[in-house]
Amino acid sequence: MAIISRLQRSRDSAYTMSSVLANVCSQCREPGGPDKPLKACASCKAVYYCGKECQKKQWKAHKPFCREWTGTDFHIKATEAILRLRKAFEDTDAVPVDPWVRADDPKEIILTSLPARFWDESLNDPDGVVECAIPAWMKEPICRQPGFPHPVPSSASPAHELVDIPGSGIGMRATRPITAGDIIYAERPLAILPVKWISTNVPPNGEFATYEEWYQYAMIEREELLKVVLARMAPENQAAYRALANSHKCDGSSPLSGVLCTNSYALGMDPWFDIVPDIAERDEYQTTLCGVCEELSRINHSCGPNAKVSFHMPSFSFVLTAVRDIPVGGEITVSYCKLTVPTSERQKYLAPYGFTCTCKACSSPNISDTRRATIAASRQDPEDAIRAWLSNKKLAKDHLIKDSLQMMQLLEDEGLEVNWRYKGHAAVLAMVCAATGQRKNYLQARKKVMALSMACVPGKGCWLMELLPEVPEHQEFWMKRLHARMLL
Ligand SMILES: C[S@@+](CC[C@H](N)C(=O)[O-])C[C@H]1O[C@@H](n2cnc3c(N)ncnc32)[C@H](O)[C@@H]1O
Repeated sequence: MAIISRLQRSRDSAYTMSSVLANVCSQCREPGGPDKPLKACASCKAVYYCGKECQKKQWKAHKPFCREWTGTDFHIKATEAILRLRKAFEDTDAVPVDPWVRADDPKEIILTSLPARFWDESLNDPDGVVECAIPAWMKEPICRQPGFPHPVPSSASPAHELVDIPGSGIGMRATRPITAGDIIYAERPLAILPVKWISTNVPPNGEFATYEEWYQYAMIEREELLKVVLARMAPENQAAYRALANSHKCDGSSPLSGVLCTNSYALGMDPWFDIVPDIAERDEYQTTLCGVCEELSRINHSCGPNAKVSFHMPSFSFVLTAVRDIPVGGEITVSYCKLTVPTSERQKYLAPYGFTCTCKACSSPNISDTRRATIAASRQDPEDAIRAWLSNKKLAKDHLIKDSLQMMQLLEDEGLEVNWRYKGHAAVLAMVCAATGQRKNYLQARKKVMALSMACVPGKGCWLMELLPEVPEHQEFWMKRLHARMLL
């Protein structure tokens, strides 16, 4: 795989909150929120609109659907798919407690507890059990990992607390100085589910159904699915799920879906590569998953986040890692949205979360937008850049160093150490040090790449580490441009 596409893949996971689809106006598709609550169709109560105008526009398409459903208990109607899952739950009397649905179709969603849950609770994994609604095929590669489940990684010493943060509800704060690359906290999620629920059933008005009606139908199914997933949880975990924030109270989302939309983290692709190396090419990989956590879901957003949440497959847990140093008492933040787009676009993405971001970047959009546009326009493949520099003696000796240091400074000014470009430039510096035989500087730059790459793939580091062996002499470009010595 080309390096740039690997870098971009890492970039995709730079924002960690999952964009689980929230409810939108059936006509204009704009999401609702506290300032603009959506209202259900008074007759069928199955679709939502932001106002009378949108409702009028859609009436012709909606009419047959509306007639069919008026007077029926639309919201609690369980569809076939959910009934199957519910039955599997009721039939359970096996030990361990795992209503394994023998799915004919590997893509079929099954309910399962990972690691396995036992009737005798004392046998359960001490780090907790995750209630999962996942495609059938995924269970085997997860459970076949050697030594599964590994213990949940832990911080060197307790590093966080949950506290009230004025203006943003509960949030997380550092209780000791934290260094970039440190694990702050890790946790098995309460539940893991598909980001999108694709309805397996046809809405009652079949071929006449609009996209929005299909969508609403799928949302109702998802709520039913969540009810079953919650019913399988230990009572304290159910209570923890229900206690989480819900920013989707006014948009027609059902309560459990609202909590999912507000609090879930995407698992992303990276954790799968070790256990299913060809996952990107596999037809079954159609379902992206997200998880909701008791503590990690309490972390607030910043457009210059100081931490990142990633999924660690061997322990089946989400791991929170610092991407820059955090002082005692500093709020720990992650990003809920793409960060290199302009402020107005970020605010639009954040609107369904029910707040207006007031971080440093959002407070001075003129300065920040220009810098972020420069960052977004830059693309650098570290290995290609080094090769070009090594093969072209006309390029100044400090050509790459200047460029990378400048870009890293820009990223630091914007609080974007979490961006894939930052570790890419740190890797360029490390490779220049190797090429010029600077052992100590190589190890220092490598340490920086390692810290950031651990935030992407906890415990192991991302693919960039393959370019930077621990022993400087083993680096591919070691001593290849000796006369550029001592530039750093
Ligand atoms: C995932 S929850 C975070 C925990 C939440 N603060 C709580 O009390 O449980 C997301 C919600 O937190 C609040 N929030 C997150 N980041 C915020 C920020 N930067 N400013 C204001 N509110 C924020 C919003 O209400 C949002 O819907």
